Amino acid sequence: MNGLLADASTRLEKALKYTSISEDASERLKHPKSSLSVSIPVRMDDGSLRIFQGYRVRYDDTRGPGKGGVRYHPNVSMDEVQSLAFWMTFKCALLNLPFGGAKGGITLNPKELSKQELERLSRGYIEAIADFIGPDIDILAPDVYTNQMIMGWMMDQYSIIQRKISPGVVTGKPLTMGGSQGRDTATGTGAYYVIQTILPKFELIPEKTTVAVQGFGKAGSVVAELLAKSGYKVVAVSDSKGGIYTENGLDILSIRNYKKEHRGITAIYCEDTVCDIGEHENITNEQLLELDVDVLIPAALENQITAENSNNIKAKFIFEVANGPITSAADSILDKKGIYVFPDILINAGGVTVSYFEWVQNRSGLYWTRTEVNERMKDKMMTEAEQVWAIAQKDGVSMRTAAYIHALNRLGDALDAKGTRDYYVNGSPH
Ligand SMILES: NC(=O)C1=CN([C@@H]2O[C@H](COP(=O)(O)OP(=O)(O)OC[C@H]3O[C@@H](n4cnc5c(N)ncnc54)[C@H](OP(=O)(O)O)[C@@H]3O)[C@@H](O)[C@H]2O)C=CC1
Ligand SMILES: O=C(O)CCC(=O)C(=O)O
Repeated sequence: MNGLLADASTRLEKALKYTSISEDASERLKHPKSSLSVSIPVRMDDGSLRIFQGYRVRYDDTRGPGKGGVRYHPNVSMDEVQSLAFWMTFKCALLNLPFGGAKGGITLNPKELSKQELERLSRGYIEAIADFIGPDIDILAPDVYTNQMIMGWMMDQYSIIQRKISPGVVTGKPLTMGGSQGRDTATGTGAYYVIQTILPKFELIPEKTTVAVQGFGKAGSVVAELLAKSGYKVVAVSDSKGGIYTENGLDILSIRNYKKEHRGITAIYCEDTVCDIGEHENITNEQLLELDVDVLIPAALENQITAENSNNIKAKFIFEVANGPITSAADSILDKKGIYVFPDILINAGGVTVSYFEWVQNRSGLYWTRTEVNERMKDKMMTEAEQVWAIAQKDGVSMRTAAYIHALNRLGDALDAKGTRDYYVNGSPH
């Protein structure tokens, strides 16, 4: 095995040494359960037919139906989707959600498609994977470059195929289609709750703490805004086109509003003189990662901090809001430099936690307020963060290894409780 999944699996190997889970269970966790690859024909607005490549992977469903987002991005590949499904498996176990791990994706740049083309593509994706998903089988959600609108189309298409309204097959839907209050901001808010639990342990005072955030989407923009509101000095943010920096701290709310209107943040200082963001300079994404800040928050894509640039990282704390932003080789270098890394499967788990709440609300038909949702999510995130912290202290391991140990113990128990299912291996069920 090589590639992203192989790299992700090295974390599993490391943590396995600290658990007593059976060999059978650990072997099962090293392989994705099922991986589907589909071709999606889409009629484009100019009349031509284009075939897109899509994927859905259910990595493990021992603890419940598969759960995980769908990504639309040019770099989507089977290896990436399998890795993302692997992380979902450990994330759901870590948060003690009754779900396994899954993920999906389509290889494309969605910014190049019209709204109508995107809708045909999203509905076509569901046509192609309909037999593979379901409210009790595998439940979808948003990820990079997908949103509420796309989740709504997907839920509607699945309902058409099933000939019954099936809100529980997708989370992150519009509120009018059974979405949950708070799902739109859940990932950034959950990360904020954990950061607020961790940083006081190091006696960091918000007003004296500088923060840089890479990625200014559904997750990054929310955590940046919440930290800024609490007094942290968010000195740099970026999107796919580059970043902006000021040592005095940015006005995150204005930047969010600006991005909504202009779809980018880097034009602020070069083209728009009306916008009152204050003085700041242009930086690249590479420069942002290497800024001399207290806290670095990668909130875009995987493989951003690697063996090549990790020696240049100056932040003291890294909170992984993105999935897989640090390679395993970089982990060791950062560790030697004394940089504390707080792992993706804990930090960004607010999203799937509120997705679980959405699924519960869809099944019960009783809907909660935003405050109820956020309070329940906060409680879950803080409880598990404290447990991971305690394991890290007890076993003298990194927070990443501690998070995997915690998740592995739950996964191992569930796998062992199901038994060996030897009849598969021996051929005939009796
Ligand atoms: N949404 C969710 O609920 C969850 C998301 N995550 C993870 O968080 C990360 C971000 O997801 P999300 O916020 O939903 O995605 P979005 O699509 O909402 O936002 C992605 C952001 O990343 C920026 N970006 C894209 N490519 C690059 C790049 N090469 N360098 C720097 N910035 C880049 C985009 O820029 P631009 O705006 O210019 O395109 C955009 O600001 C992903 O790793 C995702 O898997 C994890 C858990 C849940
Ligand atoms: O909300 C969900 O179900 C999954 C979100 C997701 O894809 C992730 O946590 O990476």
